[in-house]
Order: sequence, then C-alpha cells, then structure tokens
Amino acid sequence: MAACLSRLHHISLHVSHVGNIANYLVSKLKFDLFAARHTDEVRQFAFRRGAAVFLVNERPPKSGLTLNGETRDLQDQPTDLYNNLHNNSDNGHPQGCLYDVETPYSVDTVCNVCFEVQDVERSFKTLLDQGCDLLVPPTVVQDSGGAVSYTVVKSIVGNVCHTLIDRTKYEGNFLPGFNDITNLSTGVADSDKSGTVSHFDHITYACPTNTTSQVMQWYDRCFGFKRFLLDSNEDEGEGFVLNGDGIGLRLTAMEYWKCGEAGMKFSFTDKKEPECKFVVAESLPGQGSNQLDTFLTQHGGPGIQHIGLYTDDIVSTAHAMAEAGVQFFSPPPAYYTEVKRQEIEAAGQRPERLAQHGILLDTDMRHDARDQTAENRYLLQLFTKHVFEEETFFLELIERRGASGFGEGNIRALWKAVQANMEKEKEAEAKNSLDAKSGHL
Ligand SMILES: O=C(O)C(=O)Cc1ccc(O)cc1
Repeated sequence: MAACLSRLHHISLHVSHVGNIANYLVSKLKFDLFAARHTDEVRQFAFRRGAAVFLVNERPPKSGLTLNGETRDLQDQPTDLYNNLHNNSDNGHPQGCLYDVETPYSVDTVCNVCFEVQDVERSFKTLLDQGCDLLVPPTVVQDSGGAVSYTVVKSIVGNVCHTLIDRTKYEGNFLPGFNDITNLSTGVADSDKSGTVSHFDHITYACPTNTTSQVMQWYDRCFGFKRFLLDSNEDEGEGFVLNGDGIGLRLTAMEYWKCGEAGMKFSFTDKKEPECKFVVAESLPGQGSNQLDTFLTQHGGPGIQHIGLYTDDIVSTAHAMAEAGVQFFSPPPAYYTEVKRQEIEAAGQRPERLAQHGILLDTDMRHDARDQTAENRYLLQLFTKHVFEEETFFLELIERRGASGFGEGNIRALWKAVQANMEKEKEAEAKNSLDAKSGHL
C-alpha cells in the first residue's frame, strides 16, 4: 500500500547564503516573504506567490559534504549522514531546520517537496513497510496557532526528500515556529501584479542514464504516483525520447493521485486544485555533453533540475520579470521569422510579442476523440538562466492553452539555446584568460 497524499504544501531549498535567492524571489519573481524562523543554528524564510510556496533554508556554515564535482549514483547518501545532520535537542524538537533535514550536498540545491497528508503516523508506518528511509520520525511542533505533525522520508532520487505534514489542526499563517512577516512583502497584492503565477506546474528531476524506471517504481510503490504521457509520440515503455541532432533526452512523467480523488473513503476538498506533475529526465549517450550532465556533475548527483511556474499570461509575467532583471534563454531570431512563424500565427499569437522575451510555442498534436473542438491546443514556455552560482537549478514559466504535456520543438529550442550559451561562456572564459595572460607579459 502507498502513503496517501492530499496536496503539495511547499518546496524547500537549501542554500549557503539566503540573501541572493531572497532578492531573486522577491525583487525579480515578485514572491512575498511571509514567514521566517531564526535560531542560533538556522534561518528559514517562506516566500509565496499564488499557491506556489518556497521555503528557503540557510545552511549552517559547518555542514555539507564536499563531493568535489564527482557524479554519484541514483541514491548513495547513507541515511546516518542525514541523521547526524538532524540534531535533536533535549526536548526532542529539532534545533536546526524545522520540517526538513539538512542536505548532504554542499551546493545550493532545491531538494524537498513537502506534501500535506491526513495521517502522519499512518504514512510513516506505510513507508516503513515499503522499506523507505525515514529520516525524521513523526514529530509534533506547536505554537499559539495550534499543532502540526510531520515526518521526513528520503526519496530514491539523490538528495530529494519529502516532508509529509498534517496541518489540519493549525490555524497560523504558515507553520508553527515561524513568525509572520507582513512589512517585508512586495506590498503588492497578487491580483495587482503584472502577470500571474498561480502554482507549481511541474518539478523536473535530472537522473543518470537508465535509472528512470527505478524512480517511477519507487514513486508508484510509496506514493501511488501514476504514469502520465507527455506527447503523442511517447512510447509507454520507452518514455518520450528525443535522440539525435545534438539532443539525447528521455522524459517520463508522473502525476500523483490525491486521496480524495483516488476513490479513498475521505475527500479533502470539493474544489479542484491545480495539479503538479513530476518529470524524470535522463540524458542519453552519444549526443555530447548536455545540461543534464552538467547538472549531475555540478550538483554532485541526481535531484531537482528545474521547476515550472504556471502563469495564465506568460507575456505580461515574463515582461515584468525581465524588467526586474530575470535573465531568460532565447532561441535564435529565425525561430520567430521562419521556423515557427506559421505555427505561432495559427495559434492566434503574434510572433513579435513572443520574440520580445524568448517565449517558445508548441502545438499539441494529440487528437482527443472526446474533444472535437480542441484543434488549437498549445503551450508557451520560457526558461530562466541558472538561478544559483552553480548550474544546479533553473525556473520556467509555462502557460498552457489546453496542452497538458510538453512539446518536442520547445525542448529542442531550449536545448540549443543552452548549448549556444555554454559555448559563448566558454569563449568568453578563454578570451578572459588570454587577456589576463597578455596583461602579465
Ligand atoms: O520542458 C520542460 O519543462 C521539461 O521538463 C522537459 C525538459 C527536461 C529537462 C531539460 O533539461 C529540458 C527540458
């Protein structure tokens, strides 16, 4: 039996200095800082835009395991390493990170997807029965707003953990132990911000070659995740494979079944909540080094490579973010004048408008017999450059106009833009070192 999830609560990051990412989230992505917790050991900050919540944990300077850039296998962090990092004080309450464990990777990383559950104790037992590594046993934390219980399970993917939390008896703003922050928010209501970000659309894992099926099995067994086909060309067994012309990538996606919707006896809500999909990306050999390999090397192993933020107006959202200094990847100009012009116009969009910020468009070719009218389903995507110093995380804006998967054209365009950028950076580095050398002569 699998543990029963009710909804995604937040995604947490572990960084060495909170300042840069806080500035990125607030000034550039227009998230509001709404809750914080400081102890002698740790600083934790919660940021929100719509239903998307990031919890940023600042790593204490002494912790972290240097991996010297070596790539590790799918799951090779011994559990006792996490346990040593999760100090308990005399009263049993963690002194370090609440609602999480410190990550053994030394780089800045996004590594915990926290879900709400109905019954933490039962989830804990179910996952123990499934042979999972439980890093924090059921723990209760309370303050004047009520009590919350949680447990933390290590996933099969690198440093990714899942905190399972029951906050049904809590009435505070975020979680017990956190102080509300109102005066440091952007001061602008979500509805008044230019563009919208309403929720997390998907979370993409970067994994080594030939590990996707292990990941899929783990999530099915432990959480009841189910396969979700991304494209009409996708083979059930193989996944969505893009191989050739400089790209070697296998994508396989899963969605989770909320308890209420999976025919369980309780239903948490009648309101349809936005879905967040999980995408497993593995690189295929033979097409040269790529962004997945770069991630695995710089991150020190598998993990969360990027997150898609859903917007219902990608042009305005991208415009506001670009004005605030967010850097995005752009395809070559020919994308808008030749390659995709007709397709963009057929979708009712203006190529010049999309070209302004590098927004990509892919039409969904899937034919759904039940839905004769939906001829023009498409999605719009835009990818940021890496958010941290190392290439261990980026974000994406995504607007879905009836398309629920991903398009091959957008992925190829992104792949090429990243490759071109890598080459440009290499050239600049080579030029800098040449300049430095000639300066010494
Ligand atoms: O398009 C998306 O958002 C995906 O998640 C697919 C994807 C996965 C990995 C990459 O390095 C690039 C694209």
